[in-house]
This record gives sequence, structure tokens and C-alpha cells, in this order.
Amino acid sequence: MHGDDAHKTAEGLTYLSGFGNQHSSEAVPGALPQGRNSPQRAPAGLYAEQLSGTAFTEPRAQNRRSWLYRIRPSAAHPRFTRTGNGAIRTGPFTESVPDPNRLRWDPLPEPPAGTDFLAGLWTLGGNGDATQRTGMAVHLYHADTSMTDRVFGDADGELLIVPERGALLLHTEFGRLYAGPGEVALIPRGVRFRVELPQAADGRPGAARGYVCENYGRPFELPELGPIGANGLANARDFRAPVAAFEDTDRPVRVISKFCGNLWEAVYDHSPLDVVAWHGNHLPYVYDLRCFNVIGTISYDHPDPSIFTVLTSPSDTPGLAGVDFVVFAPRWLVGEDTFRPPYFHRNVMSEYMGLIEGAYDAKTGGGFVPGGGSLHNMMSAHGPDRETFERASATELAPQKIEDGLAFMFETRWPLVLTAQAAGAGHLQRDYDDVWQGLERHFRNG
Ligand SMILES: O=C(O)Cc1cc(O)ccc1O
Ligand SMILES: [Fe+2]
Repeated sequence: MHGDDAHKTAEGLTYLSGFGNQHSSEAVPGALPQGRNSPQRAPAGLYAEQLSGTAFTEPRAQNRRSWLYRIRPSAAHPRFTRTGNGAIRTGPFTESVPDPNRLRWDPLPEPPAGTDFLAGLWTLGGNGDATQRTGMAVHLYHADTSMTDRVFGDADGELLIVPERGALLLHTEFGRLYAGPGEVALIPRGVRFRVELPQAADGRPGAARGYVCENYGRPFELPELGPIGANGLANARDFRAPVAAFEDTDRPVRVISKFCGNLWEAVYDHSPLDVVAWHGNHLPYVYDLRCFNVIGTISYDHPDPSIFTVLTSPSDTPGLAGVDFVVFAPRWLVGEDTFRPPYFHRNVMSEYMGLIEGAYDAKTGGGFVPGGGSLHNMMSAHGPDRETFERASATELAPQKIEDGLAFMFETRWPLVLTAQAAGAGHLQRDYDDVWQGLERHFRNG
């Protein structure tokens, strides 16, 4: 049972609509206690448990917590022991020196057969310190296998998952979410989940590839709208939370927890995805980037991309984000007497960019491809490549629709430091600087 705002999608999943809401859901009628969180005996013989995403005392506007009513309490587990970290790394990042160069990568190579989402997570770099709950990491993933009887939870931060190829069916403690390319999924800190790869049309398990922003800092929230008004950018109602769905399995399940940079594993005698009812606001979501309400100039000049912010993780300094998630979605360009693509710039923030589909309007010459990525660290000089500059400087300025691209940016206040595997990767493009070669001198002095 759930509220009137629940709706069903093409994948047959039911969702609750709205970001930051106090949602509630029960997979079995009557399983959710009414009027209190901790009745002496919870309904249906369930255990009551609180999961907090912020300190108890954080301001109401930021406070996140949920109450879970489950078959067994999370506490019923054996000892965790260290397991291999695979290609996952965590801040503080010390494997390389911060690099002021412009960097770009091709997509990850295909994964070895039998790679699931967790095994296929590969860290590119990051900043901050997970133990201090500051900073972020950029990961890529590639997978060809579902996680079965294997569940993951990240104590170090929330995970913003950006599929680029193939859909993910996320079985979370709160229920199921489906996220295909063009959609993003947000898994809050500590929430356990496993990733299934839905079958492709030919009946084979789909291959999946994409990006992950692991945010060690304050949970992502919607940006303020200021003079934009009460509506626009990512509208809260387009975020979808799951309805309760539980696994009632009494066979061994490997539960892997990322804690202060290391993976720890315990074999449970049941599935920890056994939550029958819940309520609260520390919740996973899925959001379709095609719902983004794009705002731009209707007069002149190229506005700063902060107007494309989907979600922001504020830091202690107002207006200075630990990390912003920014999307470059299809939109009209109409600026008069304007160089319309991204301008040349040096930014105090550091920018990791990825491409979900099509092309990006700052790069004409190939090289920035779906599944690949670029890093322009603090103050590195970048912007349109030579071909883009020449074309956009000469083109006739009729209204133009950018339709064939979906790019995004993780923009952070701290420089990103690469992992050794990213700094030495075979898929790192050694010739990226060349895209800015041949920009002619046009200066006329008088
Ligand atoms: O570098 C980039 O392509 C991202 C970006 C886009 C834009 O429109 C303005 C500034 C900026 O950093
Ligand atoms: Fe930039």
C-alpha cells in the first residue's frame, strides 16, 4: 500500500514521486506501524530499525533518516573480514601527484566474462577523505553478470550511478529501481543493494557500462533556484523512489561493505534485502535526465553551466559545492551575436566529464566518446577544440537544436587525483592536447 502519488512504469515497477519527501511504503498490508516508529512489538513480527544519513541533530531541512521494518535486524550478522578491493580506491588519493594537464580517456575495455557491477567498479580518481566525510571519487563500471546472492553497501558515501550502456535493475533495501542509459540512480550512504542486469532483447544478460560519483560529503540535494523561481531544472516530482519489496531467502548471501576505503565481507544466512515496510527520507531514487528542464539564454552570451545542475552536495562554504552533478541535455541555442559552444576557460573548480550518448558541443573532432571521459583539473585551460572554435566562429546564427547528445559533469571544489590505474591506463589518450593545436593567431593591431 502506498500513497496516491505512486505510479507504474513500462518496466512494471511502481514508484513514489518526489525528491526529499517523507515517503512510506509497505509490501504487506499492515506491516508499517502507524503512529509510532518503535511499537513494543512491530506489526507482522518484523524488527524496527533506524538508518540515519545525517547526524540526529542536523537541521531539519537537511536531516535524512528512514525507519525500516525487516524480517531480521541488520545487527544479526557474523563478523566482517577483509576482502580484496579489486580496482576500487578511496580518498585520500595518494597514488599519483595531482596533474595539471588536460586528460581524456577512451571507454574502459570490455570486462572479463563473469564480472558483476561490484567486481567491475574501477576508480579513476577523486579527492578529500572518506573518513572525514569530505570529497568524492569518480568510478567507472563495466559488467556482464548480475549480482546473485551478493549484496553491496557503501558506508563511505552515496553513489550516483550514471548508466551509459545497458540497464541496471537495482534491488535495494527499499525496493527495486530500474535505471537505463539517460537515467541516473542515487543510492544513499549505507543502503544495501545488488545489481541485476536485465536481459537484453535477445534473451542474453545485457552488458552494462557507466559512471559512478561516490560522494563522501553532504548528501546530494536539489540546487536552490533563486531568481529562476519555484520551478525548473530538475523538478522534485520527477525523482522516483521505490516501493517496498523484500527478499525472503534463507540461503547464504555474501554482504560486502565498503568502509573507510576497504571492502569487508560477511556471509549472512539470509538476504539483508528483507525490508517489508519503511518510511522516511533517506531513500534511493531514479531520475530520468530527459526530464531536466533546461534553462539558457534567450538573448546573448553563453551562460555558466551551473544552470545545468541536477544535484549538488554543498560544502561548508555557501555556493561552493563539494560536488555538483551537471547535465548537458538536448536544448535550443538561440543566442544572438554569441559564440554558442562552451567558452575557453580556466575554472577554479575541477571538472570530470562523461558522455552518455551522441556528441558534446565543445568537441567536434572525435575523441570524446560515449563511455569515455575527460578531466580538466582546477585552473587547467580548456574549452572548444579547434574545429569547434572555427565552426562556431563562422556559422550563421539561426536558432539551433542540440538533440544528439547527453553529456554530464561531476564538478568539484577540490582537484581530482588519479589512481595509478587511471594515470597509466592503456585507454588514456596521449594526444589530447592536440585538439587545441592549430588555433591560429588572428590578432590585428590597428
Ligand atoms: O568544460 C566544459 O565543457 C564544461 C563547461 C561547459 C560550459 O558550457 C561552460 C563551462 C564549462 O566548464
Ligand atoms: Fe570546463
